[in-house]
Amino acid sequence: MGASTVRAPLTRGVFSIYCSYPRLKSNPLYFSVSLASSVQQVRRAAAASMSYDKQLAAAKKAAFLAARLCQKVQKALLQSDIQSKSDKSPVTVADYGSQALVSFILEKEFPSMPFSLVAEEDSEDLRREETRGTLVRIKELVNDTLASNGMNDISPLSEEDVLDAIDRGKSEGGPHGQHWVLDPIDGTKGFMRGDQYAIALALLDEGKVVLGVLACPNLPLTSVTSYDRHNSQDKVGCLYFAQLGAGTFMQSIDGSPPRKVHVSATTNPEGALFFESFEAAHSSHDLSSLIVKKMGVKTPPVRMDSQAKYGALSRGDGEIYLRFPREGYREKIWDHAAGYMVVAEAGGIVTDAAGNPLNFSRGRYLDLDTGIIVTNQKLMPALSKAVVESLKERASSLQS
Ligand SMILES: Nc1ncnc2c1ncn2[C@@H]1O[C@H](COP(=O)(O)O)[C@@H](OP(=O)(O)O)[C@H]1O
Ligand SMILES: [Mg+2]
Ligand SMILES: [Mg+2]
Ligand SMILES: [Mg+2]
Repeated sequence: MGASTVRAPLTRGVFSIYCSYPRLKSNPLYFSVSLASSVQQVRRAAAASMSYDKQLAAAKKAAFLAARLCQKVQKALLQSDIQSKSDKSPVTVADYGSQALVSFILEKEFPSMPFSLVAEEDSEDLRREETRGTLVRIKELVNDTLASNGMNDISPLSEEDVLDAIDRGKSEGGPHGQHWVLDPIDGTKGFMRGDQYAIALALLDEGKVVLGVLACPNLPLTSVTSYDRHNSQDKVGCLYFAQLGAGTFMQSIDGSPPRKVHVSATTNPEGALFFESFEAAHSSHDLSSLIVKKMGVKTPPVRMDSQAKYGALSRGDGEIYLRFPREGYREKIWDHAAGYMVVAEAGGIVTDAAGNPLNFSRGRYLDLDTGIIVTNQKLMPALSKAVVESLKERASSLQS
């Protein structure tokens, strides 16, 4: 059986950001503070009872603007727009532009609050004389995006402003205080191919993810399984958002009213559909195949770039997402924080391969056991068992 891959045409359209989703009320939390309670416990409980409506509205605005910038670049991606980072991974003017824009907007929205951003890119390569042209292009992209989306009152950013905004993303995060977590383009390789990518933005409060926004400009609005790229009625461009205790919502990037989404309720693995990375170098396709075979999954994998996989799973397009990088690979928090929140608030479970919850409070890395597995409550026991057995089998075959 061959894997199916999700390719997507580019999207167009006028958008006005739709922030008036049904008011999300956090569960009132009653806690008694005994003298023995640690400060940390109290802070954590307070975080769970807080509303992050203002932060969510700002995050949606920032992710929307970044999505517009990325769409513009993807439509006319030039070879000169692509650079290679020191770890040989690709980065484009859109990755930098998106990070500058989100960082700039978030800091501007909360002028009186301490600003901390943990983000993927930094400006080191852009500060060299050879990349001056690239920096100018990024600055123009950022300023054009602001101006063409009703933000003409903002004075245009200079090159230094752009570099500074990018470098605001150098925070180490950690277990205390609030930190934004940003992947300005997750799935850069997909972005360059014209396939799936996501702008992924989350907020950590006392080490816990409390909100997540995922803009997926090429993700079909209906379902990845029913999408027909030749049918002009089938539109793409999804914006997911989730707040702790308030569920996950999805709207079109072009501004349709949000609807609440929920993970699939499927209990039978035979009919389950599973997602994995398009890039075999990012996740072992052989290991996923072994795992799902043990569970009795009959359908071929859907291979897709980026955290769009979390988005698709959160609305029930498929039931399982497996990620098994090569040994020694360290997962970064921005590759999962927003996606995790979107799935968790839609009723799904995200753990490492040993069944531990993901810990976003340790800094820029996740440092987890072996891999990441995602599914619904009902399928998790069977999936965990299949993962444990498959990892054992793989270890013994490597020894022999
Ligand atoms: N060898 C590797 N193993 C696992 N993940 C990797 C990897 N090399 C890069 N990645 C990460 O995989 C992400 C894309 O995930 P996916 O395969 O789901 O599309 C990349 O995000 P960026 O595109 O933001 O750099 C990058 O952080
Ligand atoms: Mg990258
Ligand atoms: Mg990424
Ligand atoms: Mg990225």
